[in-house]
Amino acid sequence: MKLYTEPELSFEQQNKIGVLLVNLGTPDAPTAEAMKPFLKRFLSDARVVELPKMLWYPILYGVVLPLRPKVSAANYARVWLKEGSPIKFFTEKQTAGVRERLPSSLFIEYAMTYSEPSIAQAIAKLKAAGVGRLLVVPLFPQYASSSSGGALDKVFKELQQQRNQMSVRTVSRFYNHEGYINALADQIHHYREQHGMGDKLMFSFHGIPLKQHQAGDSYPNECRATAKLVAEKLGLSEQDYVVSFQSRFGRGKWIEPSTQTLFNQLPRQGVKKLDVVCPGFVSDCVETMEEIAISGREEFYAAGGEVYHYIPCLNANADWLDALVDVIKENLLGWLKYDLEDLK
Ligand SMILES: C=CC1=C(C)c2cc3[nH]c(cc4nc(cc5[nH]c(cc1n2)c(C)c5CCC(=O)O)C(CCC(=O)O)=C4C)c(C)c3C=C
Ligand SMILES: [Fe+2]
Ligand SMILES: [Fe+2]
Repeated sequence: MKLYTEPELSFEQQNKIGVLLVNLGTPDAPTAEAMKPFLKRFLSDARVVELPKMLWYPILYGVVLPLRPKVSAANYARVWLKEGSPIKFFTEKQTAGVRERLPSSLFIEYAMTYSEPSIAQAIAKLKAAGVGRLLVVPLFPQYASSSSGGALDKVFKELQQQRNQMSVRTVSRFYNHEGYINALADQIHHYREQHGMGDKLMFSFHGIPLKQHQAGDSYPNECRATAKLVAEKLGLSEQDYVVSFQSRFGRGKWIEPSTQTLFNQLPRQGVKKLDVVCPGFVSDCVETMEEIAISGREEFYAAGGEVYHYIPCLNANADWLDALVDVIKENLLGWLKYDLEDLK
């Protein structure tokens, strides 16, 4: 791997701090043509699909890439905003909110693991601004080797090529951070105050392949821990809520219970009114807006459900942005010239 040519690092630059927020990525348009390169990048990552390349590539190039872009594009088209992809729209708002809350001496950027602005582009921008210390915050509260791990790999790949390597800190997880839990609990509470309360609250998280969990990925435990903390904050008992996993991909087994299976089972078990929240996504995206808010509702009603409420993600919620800033400040301790109080 060739090292980058860079300007010499000044003493002042060694201490300049940058913060990089990272989310998964998204196509540039809700079309099959735009879906294809995004899916190709995403699904070629060995952290996402762990099958040997000899086995996986014929399936990826022979079946998935010829067929899936059209189906996925239709899902994206149902939720596309006039400003563009929802996940990008909300990540930009979050970046602006974090910038507003922190002194201008800190450089804040965002990047997407599998689309633009890429991690390489964002780090190049921070480097050009003279940043020598980098804090990376993947916007995945619960660590999964596929999501957070995939993002951090891309950061380290840049480091491998830097001549003057930045000092780097990473935030692997914040699933139990008090500010995040409180923001979620308040979001749910206010929604239910305005729209009424269902018989059950479903916490639906993105799933992962069962094999990844069996190989040591503790993601589902962190998801359940988040749900338990939020439920406690809301004063819910164990019967009042359920944790499930959505967005299954491929033929292998995924962690259970599946959100889609529960949409079918719950009405038969007497749950006619369901509230659904997706705390593993800090931004609404196709997986929440289409799969849960639209298709999920249809599935629940088809199975005999009567009232269905989708509670939006934290998006640009002010309490959540305060919490995110707390996560950042806590992880900058020791790097800051002044202590936390001076930054408020
Ligand atoms: C919240 C964390 C996420 C984990 C963990 C995750 C794992 C994972 N995902 C796939 C396959 C797909 N995911 C897709 C979209 C998508 N996934 C996440 C988050 C996690 N994925 C988000 C935020 C999004 C939405 C992006 C957007 O543009 O709105 C897609 C693409 C859409 C589709 O075709 O259905 C696929 C495919 C796997 C295989 C996996 C774990 C191994
Ligand atoms: Fe995904
Ligand atoms: Fe999906």
